[in-house]
Amino acid sequence: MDALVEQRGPILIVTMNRPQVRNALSAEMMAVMRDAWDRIDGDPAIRVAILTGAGGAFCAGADLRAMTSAHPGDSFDGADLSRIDALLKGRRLTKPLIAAVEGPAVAGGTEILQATDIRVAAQSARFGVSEARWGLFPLGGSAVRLPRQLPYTIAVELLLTGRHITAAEALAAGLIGHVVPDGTALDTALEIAGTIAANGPLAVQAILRTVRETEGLPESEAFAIESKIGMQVFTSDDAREGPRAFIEKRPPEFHGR
Ligand SMILES: C[C@H](/C=C/C(=O)SCCNC(=O)CCNC(=O)[C@H](O)C(C)(C)COP(=O)(O)OP(=O)(O)OC[C@H]1O[C@@H](n2cnc3c(N)ncnc32)[C@H](O)[C@@H]1OP(=O)(O)O)[C@H]1CC[C@H]2[C@@H]3CCC4=CC(=O)CC[C@]4(C)[C@H]3CC[C@]12C
Repeated sequence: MDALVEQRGPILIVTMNRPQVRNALSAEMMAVMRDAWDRIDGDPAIRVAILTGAGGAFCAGADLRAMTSAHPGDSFDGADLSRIDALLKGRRLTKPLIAAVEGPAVAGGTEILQATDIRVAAQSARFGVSEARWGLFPLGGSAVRLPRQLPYTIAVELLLTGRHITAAEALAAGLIGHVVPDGTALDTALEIAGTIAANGPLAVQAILRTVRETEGLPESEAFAIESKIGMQVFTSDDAREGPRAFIEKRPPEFHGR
């Protein structure tokens, strides 16, 4: 399979699996990813997701070899590419998504990275939005999202030059949050996922929903949304279980209600 899906308790791991081409995207891979996103959003037992790649790579973007025989541009007639589920463009998960990056995460690889919430990269990882190098356009959303996630001049330089940057440069720019020794990105992502999965699922999902739904809004509009979402969490059984567990000096048992 061009992508693998593995559940470890409350954590779902999605692995892009075409290592022979640095996990360049295929139609099959994107279909498995799209189904995995639906599974994550639909299953209350899944509290956190991780996206990673096989064979010491994250993702090399669109398959340039496939593009030479079947160019996406030939099938754009009437297509609406404002939403591409597989790349989480125009769609965000309701649960936290952690990226565990080893090796290259370039072009479509850096594009889908921008749809993740927490990002762990091995020290040899590389990033970049290479599409312009090949006369293509970063249709995975980077021309919109990257300037919202990075300082303007850094985002635009990466978009226009297509140059690759190291994990250290990506950390300094704020594209990723962690740089770890090669081969340990998934282990670190699993540790972070375990911490989040032990927290109140309603609180975690409400915080994520608030961050997404209030982005770019004036404070007064944003707080109107935030307060409604937040108050729902406070009326839950979990919101009573947490303080009780603290006083009784035991780990909380959250049931998402
Ligand atoms: C717009 C969206 C994204 C577009 C793109 O991503 S364009 C692709 C840009 N990719 C690159 O520039 C990376 C190229 N690769 C490299 O730079 C290097 O390989 C590396 C840095 C990744 C690794 O270097 P390395 O030295 O370790 O390894 P190498 O020796 O170079 O490579 C090893 C081996 O792998 C092969 N390889 C590497 N990368 C690729 C690649 N990208 N493609 C193919 N093969 C690759 C290399 O040749 C070597 O092989 P070997 O045989 O050993 O020589 C688009 C993303 C998805 C699109 C949507 C898809 C679905 C749709 C379908 C439609 O019909 C409508 C449109 C659409 C929605 C479509 C829209 C556009 C996208 C969103």
